[in-house]
Amino acid sequence: MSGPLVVLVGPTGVGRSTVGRLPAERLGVSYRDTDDDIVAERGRTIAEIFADEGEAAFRAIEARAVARALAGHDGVLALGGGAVLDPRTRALLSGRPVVFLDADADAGEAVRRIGRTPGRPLPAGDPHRRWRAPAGARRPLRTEVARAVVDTSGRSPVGVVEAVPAAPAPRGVRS
Ligand SMILES: Nc1ncnc2c1ncn2[C@@H]1O[C@H](COP(=O)(O)OP(=O)(O)OP(=O)(O)O)[C@@H](O)[C@H]1O
Ligand SMILES: O=C(O)C1=C[C@@H](O)[C@@H](O)[C@H](O)C1
Ligand SMILES: [Mg+2]
Repeated sequence: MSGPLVVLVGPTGVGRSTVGRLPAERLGVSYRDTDDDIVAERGRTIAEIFADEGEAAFRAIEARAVARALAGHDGVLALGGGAVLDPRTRALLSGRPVVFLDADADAGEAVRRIGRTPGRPLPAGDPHRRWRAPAGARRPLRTEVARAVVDTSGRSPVGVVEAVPAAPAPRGVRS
């Protein structure tokens, strides 16, 4: 199957953009992020789309953006944090080299990371409600689509890249 060399999924703030750009540079392929595609396509920020059209509309836009990127990109692809919520997206990810970047369950590290980069529509406010709950609820969906799971806690971005298997292992194998 042609398509992205690696597809990164994970909760917001886990480091998909930071981590994804490193192998893209090293392998000389391009990095693509469906959140960026959506912003470019709509000419508005994700926060504006959420505020003006609502989450359901955003998810429909996102599902189309993911399908286009899977069909048209052969480098490193990062998906938005909620992309796995869509069952059509999960079906499209079947057979793809999906890597789930996970973070500590107590949300501490990822929430600290998010705090360093403001401007995200999710999560804002209480870290438990806005990060930990969706991260926990979405974990089974991410595990379902992933061929490899890498725990980013306590790892530098380079350390995370090094923990990603060269050819992502069969489903369920953890680093
Ligand atoms: N392994 C890491 N260790 C420490 N800090 C990290 C790590 N990975 C990323 N960061 C930092 O955490 C913040 C969030 O990273 P990044 O923007 O890559 O996350 P993301 O998953 O792409 O989030 P978003 O939901 O906004 O797309 C950034 O400030 C980044 O520099
Ligand atoms: O976790 C989420 O639901 C989101 C994560 C981001 O990547 C964006 O796609 C958007 O802010 C929604
Ligand atoms: Mg990102």
